[in-house]
Amino acid sequence: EEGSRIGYHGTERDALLAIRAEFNNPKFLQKSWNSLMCYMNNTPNWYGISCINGRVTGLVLENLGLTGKLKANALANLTQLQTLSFKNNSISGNLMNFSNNQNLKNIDLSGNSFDGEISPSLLTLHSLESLQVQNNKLNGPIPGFNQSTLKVFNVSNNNLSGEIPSTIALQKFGPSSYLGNHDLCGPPFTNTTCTTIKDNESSTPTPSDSSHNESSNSSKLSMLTPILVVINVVGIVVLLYLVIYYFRKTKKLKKMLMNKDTRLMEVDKMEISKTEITTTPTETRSVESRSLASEVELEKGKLIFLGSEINFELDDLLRASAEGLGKGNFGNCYKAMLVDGPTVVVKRLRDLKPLTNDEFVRQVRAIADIKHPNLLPILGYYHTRGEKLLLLKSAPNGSLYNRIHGGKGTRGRIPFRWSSRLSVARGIARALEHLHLNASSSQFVVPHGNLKSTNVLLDENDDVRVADFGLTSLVALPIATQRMVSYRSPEYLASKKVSKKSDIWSFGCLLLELLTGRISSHSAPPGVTGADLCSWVHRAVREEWTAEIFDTEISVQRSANSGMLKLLQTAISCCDKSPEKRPEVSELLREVESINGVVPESEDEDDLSFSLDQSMTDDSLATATPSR
Ligand SMILES: Nc1ncnc2c1ncn2[C@@H]1O[C@H](COP(=O)(O)OP(=O)(O)OP(=O)(O)O)[C@@H](O)[C@H]1O
Repeated sequence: EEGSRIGYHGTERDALLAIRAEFNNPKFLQKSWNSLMCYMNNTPNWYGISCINGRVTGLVLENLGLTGKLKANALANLTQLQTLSFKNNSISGNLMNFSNNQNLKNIDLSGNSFDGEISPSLLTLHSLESLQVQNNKLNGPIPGFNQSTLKVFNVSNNNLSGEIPSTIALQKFGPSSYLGNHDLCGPPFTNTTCTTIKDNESSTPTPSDSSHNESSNSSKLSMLTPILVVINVVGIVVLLYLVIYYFRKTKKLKKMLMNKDTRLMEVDKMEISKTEITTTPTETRSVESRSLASEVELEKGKLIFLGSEINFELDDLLRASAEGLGKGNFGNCYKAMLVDGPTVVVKRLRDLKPLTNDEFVRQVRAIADIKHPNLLPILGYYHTRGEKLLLLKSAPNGSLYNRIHGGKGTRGRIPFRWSSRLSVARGIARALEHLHLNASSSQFVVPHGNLKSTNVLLDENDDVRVADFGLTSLVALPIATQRMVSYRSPEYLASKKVSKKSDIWSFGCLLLELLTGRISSHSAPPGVTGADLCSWVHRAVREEWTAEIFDTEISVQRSANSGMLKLLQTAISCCDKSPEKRPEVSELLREVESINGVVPESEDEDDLSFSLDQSMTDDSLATATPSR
């Protein structure tokens, strides 16, 4: 009641403010958590908060660098909470008490410094679907979770100990949910048992602990011999099962990928190496060690998901209906629509560096760790020796290339107006800024190297999602130099060097494509001629035919012409032949953000959508000469 009247629930507001007060550095929240909390019942006004009917149902504060400890009863008054995430901060102290949060479905506290035990109050949450507490400092045993609702469970990389409870709910999860806890034992780690721990009630020996005195060791060894024999036999049976299972899966996947889009497949015949099916004993031996290598080995042939939002099995993917999206330079993309499930994009990679599976996984994870609202998330991956797939979020509104050029000259085309183009330019600049500044510590992702309109995707809200970042670290260099945009930059042609400034150059070309509506040679599909827009625009400006430069869909919006000219200047400065003269990304972003995107509605209504004056294959542009 209180909620519907004033737009929020007073006790809940106080609870959130109390949580904020526990953080040492809530500067960001101080700005955002002000005034009405759940305005008009539903609209969340506060960062990270979602509301239904004035009640808080979501509290999601991720990647904010928050530090501090939360009180055990911090969540006690948020009784309608369904989703809680403090992922990737530096919050410490014990976990909170969850017994009042009976509506909680998703909990993600991963990537913090929580210590102490996994709170038994979590056992009382009957709707719990996802619990992620990996990468913390939790200790003690894993409580006996047995909620049948549980679909995602990850406690890896903590200091947990003891036997993994043999509840039905927990046995569903594979080793990757538990890895990186040195004192955990029992299934699903087939090669470790809890025998040593049970035998040795006193201290806390590890399954592989070898620091006992020798006499007791030898007597135990004789006791253990029959057990070891049994384990060996079980191991061989499991191995055989895995080989058969693996063989079936690989064949199925091959069948699906060969059948779904025959047109694409004819061009790109896959060779799943038969050798990989006969897994050698040396490969399986590494299962014992808990290193990344063993984790990677266990992941082989399985779909591995990197976040909590989406999770399904290889079988589900194989059953999904698939549609070819196009043949890229580094593999083909398919849209897979899962039965009663999400739609994802599968990218089959080819022409990769000769990476071991280990290296591949390490690099993919590093790439996937780079997150930003304007970058396309990597949902997961799949690898065998012969096949490497990336699972990507699907961008329902397609690529920027299609938005600019698709349906040109037809009645069905929806004009792509100035304000939308400008917000796309902003989105790309923000993504680039994140890659260049925030992700620059990761050698795997910087520079982007392949910025072009087919790699700029639009999500369901038409927000920009830049894709393909980090591919540079996976693709073989000779292939990259032939096919990636950065390697066409003036500096690469002159001195065989690319840098972040090469991305700025690519961004300049991309802005020109956006402003002129002309096809750039960087993104022209086979059979379509594109232009070297940077060279073309220099000439166009020199010869003062500025008015002809802009796409007619925007040039008719006269009140915005000055903004267009400003963006054109920015684009030209990015295109400068010498990298040092090009702006840095932050300056670029400032410029793009300062341009006005507002246009009176009457101008948007002008019916100028049916213009045939720019054909899809303008040959005159290909030779970098103006078409007049
Ligand atoms: N997640 C996605 N959602 C929607 N469309 C996508 C997605 N990923 C790729 N596409 C589209 O699929 C097509 C093929 O993409 P792909 O990345 O393989 O090739 P490309 O972008 O043309 O070239 P390159 O391999 O050099 O990046 C492109 O038209 C791209 O816009």
